[in-house]
Amino acid sequence: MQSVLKLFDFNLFSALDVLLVAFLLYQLYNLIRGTIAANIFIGLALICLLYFVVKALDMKLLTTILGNFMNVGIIAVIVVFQQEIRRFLVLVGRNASLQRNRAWWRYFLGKNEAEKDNYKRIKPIIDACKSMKQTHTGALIVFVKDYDEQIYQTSCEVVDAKISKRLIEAIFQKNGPLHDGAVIISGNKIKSASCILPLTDNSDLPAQFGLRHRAGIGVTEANDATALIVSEETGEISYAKHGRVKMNISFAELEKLLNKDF
Ligand SMILES: Nc1ncnc2c1ncn2[C@@H]1O[C@H](COP(=O)(O)OP(=O)(O)OP(=O)(O)O)[C@@H](O)[C@H]1O
Repeated sequence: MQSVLKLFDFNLFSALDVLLVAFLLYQLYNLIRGTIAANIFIGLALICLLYFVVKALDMKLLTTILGNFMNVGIIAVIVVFQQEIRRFLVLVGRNASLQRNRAWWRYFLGKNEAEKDNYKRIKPIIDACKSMKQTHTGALIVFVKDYDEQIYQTSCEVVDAKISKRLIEAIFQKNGPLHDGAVIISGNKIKSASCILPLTDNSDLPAQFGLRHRAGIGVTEANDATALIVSEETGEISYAKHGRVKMNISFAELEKLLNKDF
């Protein structure tokens, strides 16, 4: 009974504490929404909630069982969510870095200057997509802010070249030796080509999505990356981020998305 009363021993800092925890949980949920990890997260959250309820109600047996589970739970959480934790830490680190934070550049340079600068990088990619859409050339382009050689170089051909429309078209040309797999772009460079990416195991995707789309979605689930997919079958352009995909997007929309994410 005493612990029930303690629950109501509430002050301003307790409210702030609850609000901050809710905010953190919301951010975490946003990071993993639409991925398999979301279901695990909901399951763990329910077990935590149950633990606090049975503890407050002084139900000893259940408290002990769930308490033991919670003691090893933190290790389980680190193992299960290692990709998400990694992504979260990269996100925090990147946002703390003034040099890489475009919002700061926009503040100092003015929004228009920064956007004009970014448009120079994006234009060749959009132009290449326009022509690949017309010729029904399948393509998968992944954008990463922090290129992690350990992840991408093992299965890829290193390119390390300036972004250009003709180079992108040449890579994805059907008979070319590098057309299979994904191109990785980071900063101002095409870093690598012909990369084998992890496939998503999301079972709610449209039936027409084959390996190219599944690889494009998969890479955004496991890494801080976005992916652009040109369908060989239909010429349609899709865009994946955080494991979710927008289908059949227009070039104006693609420009907006790349401007925001790349
Ligand atoms: N794990 C992978 N990582 C990167 N690319 C892959 C991977 N698996 C397959 N691909 C690419 O996808 C191509 C096969 O695409 P598939 O036809 O299965 O995809 P799709 O999603 O139906 O796309 P499309 O509409 O272009 O046919 C392969 O030729 C290869 O280039």
